[in-house]
Amino acid sequence: MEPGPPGSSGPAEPGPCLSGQRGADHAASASLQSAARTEPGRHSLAVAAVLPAGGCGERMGVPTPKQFCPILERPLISYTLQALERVCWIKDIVVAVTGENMEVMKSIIQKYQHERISLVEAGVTRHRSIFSGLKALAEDQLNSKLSKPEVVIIHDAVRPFVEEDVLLKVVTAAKEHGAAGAIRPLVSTVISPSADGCLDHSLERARHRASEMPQAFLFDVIYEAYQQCTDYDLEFGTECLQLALKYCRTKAKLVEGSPDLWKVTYKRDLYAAESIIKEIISQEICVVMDSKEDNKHVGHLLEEVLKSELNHVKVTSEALCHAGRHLQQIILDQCYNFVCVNVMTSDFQETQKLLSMLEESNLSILYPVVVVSVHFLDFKLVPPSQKIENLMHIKEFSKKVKERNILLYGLLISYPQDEQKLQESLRQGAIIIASLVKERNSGLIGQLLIA
Ligand SMILES: Nc1ccn([C@@H]2O[C@H](COP(=O)(O)OP(=O)(O)OP(=O)(O)O)[C@@H](O)[C@H]2O)c(=O)n1
Ligand SMILES: O=C(CO)[C@H](O)[C@H](O)COP(=O)(O)O
Repeated sequence: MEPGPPGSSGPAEPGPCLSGQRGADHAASASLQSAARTEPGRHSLAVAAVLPAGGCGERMGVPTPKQFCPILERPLISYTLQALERVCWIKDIVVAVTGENMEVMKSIIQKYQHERISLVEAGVTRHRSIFSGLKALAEDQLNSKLSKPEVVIIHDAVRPFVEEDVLLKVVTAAKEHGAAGAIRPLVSTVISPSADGCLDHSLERARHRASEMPQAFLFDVIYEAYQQCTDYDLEFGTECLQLALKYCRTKAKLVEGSPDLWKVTYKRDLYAAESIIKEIISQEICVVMDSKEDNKHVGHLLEEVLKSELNHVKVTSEALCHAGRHLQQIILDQCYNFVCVNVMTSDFQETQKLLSMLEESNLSILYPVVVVSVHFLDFKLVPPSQKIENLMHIKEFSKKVKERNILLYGLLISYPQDEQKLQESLRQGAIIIASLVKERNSGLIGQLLIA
């Protein structure tokens, strides 16, 4: 089999992958993509995915089903869809939702511009929801734009951090073995209680694994298994791999998954997911300045201090000139944090230019973009009170851009003549910027902070 074209293993649109490319198996990716290509005369491996999303999230203990709970104001399921649809070799994604939530789901698809999604009605149990998705993919469905895939991935809608490499591994293994699923080492030991509530026996932890998602199957295997299984299986079963074993004698290949594959189940899992997402989108900060010498000088000083204060963050700088071509590239490359440098001025001309560029791009559709409008003022020459009226305009700007998911904050940094004092205020400013970027607190937008 020929390898895929160079660079073809990069993420497809839209948006960055939350899970990134950590540890991606590029060789396998190239070979699967080659198999998945649909050039005439070439064998193509058709892969689809079914996402059960019809649960009510009882264990979460909130009225909204957990798949629709917001993380940074975007429903959890949208993150999972994004992780799957960026994998270009998955042709169709079938999502099972309850009739009650069908319209909500349609509006999520529209708002976040998800593609290749089909909706089916969920069942009263997870297995029934999955079966409903499989039926939609089976060939015998009338009026369906879907076609039967060779391999189908099954993935819970509430596991947003699924990486391309694990999808690839389960699909490749399913093609060979008929079924495959991701596993993780057990965190706790599994024990069996007896009827009187006492310990009957405990399992040897090292010999057992937790079954996670994604799983993948030859479509004919899993569809046959679901068609044959009993009402009891559909009502109480929790393991698709077991159905393939029981009804098709297909022994699933088990694939080691990453810790991020865990299922959002309890309220605390939403907080954990939010922290992971915030960390991923805070990896890069771009310092933007105009081409005036003074601005460039101060901008670069701030860039250096940010670099030394934030070891793990990539800090770059860019000018707002040349029709912003370089800056546009940075936006296209999905940098979600900008610091706009203004020296001895309280107007927002430069910041507004940057905001217009961001508004024109689609960058903030999926994640909130942070913009810190930094104003360097010599507080001895110009007391901040003199500039405050002008600076207060940030409130209106921030309100307006918040509608586009851009979080605008103001920061006054003291700009003394004394070099040592300047370094200290730059350091203070960098700490505030780091915290704004990390926290993405929408309650603080339009505020003027002072370093
Ligand atoms: N009738 C159901 C029940 C569950 N699911 C989906 O199966 C996945 C995993 O199930 P689980 O974590 O158990 O979700 P819930 O059933 O919603 O949660 P809980 O058990 O706490 O009620 C979720 O994406 C969930 O929406 C489904 O499609 N149809
Ligand atoms: O991990 C899984 C598969 O092996 C499933 O996500 C899990 O078993 C689903 O069960 P439930 O909906 O009861 O949590």
